[in-house]
Amino acid sequence: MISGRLVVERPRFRLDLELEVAAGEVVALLGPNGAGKTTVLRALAGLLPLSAGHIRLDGEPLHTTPAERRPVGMVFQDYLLFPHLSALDNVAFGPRCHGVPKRRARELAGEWLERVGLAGHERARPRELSGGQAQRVALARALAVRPRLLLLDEPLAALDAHTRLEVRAALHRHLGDFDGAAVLVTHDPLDAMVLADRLVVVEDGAVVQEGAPSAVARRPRTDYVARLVGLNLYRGVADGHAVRLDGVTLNAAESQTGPVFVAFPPTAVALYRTRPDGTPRNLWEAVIGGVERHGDHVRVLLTGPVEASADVTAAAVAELGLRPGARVWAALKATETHAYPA
Ligand SMILES: Nc1ncnc2c1ncn2[C@@H]1O[C@H](COP(=O)(O)OP(=O)(O)OP(=O)(O)O)[C@@H](O)[C@H]1O
Repeated sequence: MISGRLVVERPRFRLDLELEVAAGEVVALLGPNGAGKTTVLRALAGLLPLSAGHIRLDGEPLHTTPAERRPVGMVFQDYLLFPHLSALDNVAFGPRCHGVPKRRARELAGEWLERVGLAGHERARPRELSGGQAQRVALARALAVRPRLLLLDEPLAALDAHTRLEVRAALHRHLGDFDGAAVLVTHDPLDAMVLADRLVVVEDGAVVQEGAPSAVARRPRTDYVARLVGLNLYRGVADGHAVRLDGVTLNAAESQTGPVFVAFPPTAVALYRTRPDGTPRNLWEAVIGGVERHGDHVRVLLTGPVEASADVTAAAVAELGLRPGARVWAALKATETHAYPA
């Protein structure tokens, strides 16, 4: 298990967070640009000194160990393979650095290349490999030293969509077999959901939310997380099912009291040109701020008492004359509007 409090001070940035990753666990670090994710990995690897705090591996101090002696494997976005070495020698490099005799290191490397599905590519130079193959060599190199801690910095970011799928599946399999602690930095919520046991969301150098991927996705606690998982998110004050926001009161599925978050998906919002008949409980008049294509539907950005995204079909855009500046009525299903303590 890796545990610690990591403090890194820079002129205009301070990282200060606690992190714990159990053996066999995969933690994904998510967060906006500049949040401090790479700083966490570099500190764990020993490439960056801590300003304060500590890192422990199974209870023993690790932050005092120099980088080259830490039992850490790293995989980067851009592979960082040695261009003049064969795939086999790239993988053997890790064990060699850890004092394994040359012959044995190359044997080990061969086994690892086979494990990542690259038997037959031992003699290939990095430039003769595809992006997906190069990344699997990098993974084999990281795992060949039998690290206790595996650090992956955007390992799929440089790959095209198809290769990404294939390498994500390979990574999933190898992470499943890996018995050390793994920390994955990613911008992609799908990578995080598929690969991680737990998400840790970092903003501005601090942890703002953590938990199982499904729990974080269902109950975002910051705008960044809400956007990541595609939900509208507000803070309000609840009195039973009624939640008072700044400009409007919404009815939520759950009964709560006091400060709450309210979240709903863009698909829970229906738009009308005129005030709809009957009285849907969540109804307000909005002005369209923008209209953009989003996969096979259209995302409409609403301004007014509630800033929200609504997903509608392309046909609805034409029928309702949805264009920036137009006025519409927005109705929201209470059953899809979730309230939880803030
Ligand atoms: N070598 C450096 N010297 C000074 N400041 C740095 C250095 N590297 C990063 N920073 C600053 O530290 C902060 C955290 O950077 P970091 O790279 O850890 O963020 P990140 O979450 O990994 O971002 P991204 O998703 O863009 O890679 C940023 O404000 C960045 O500008």
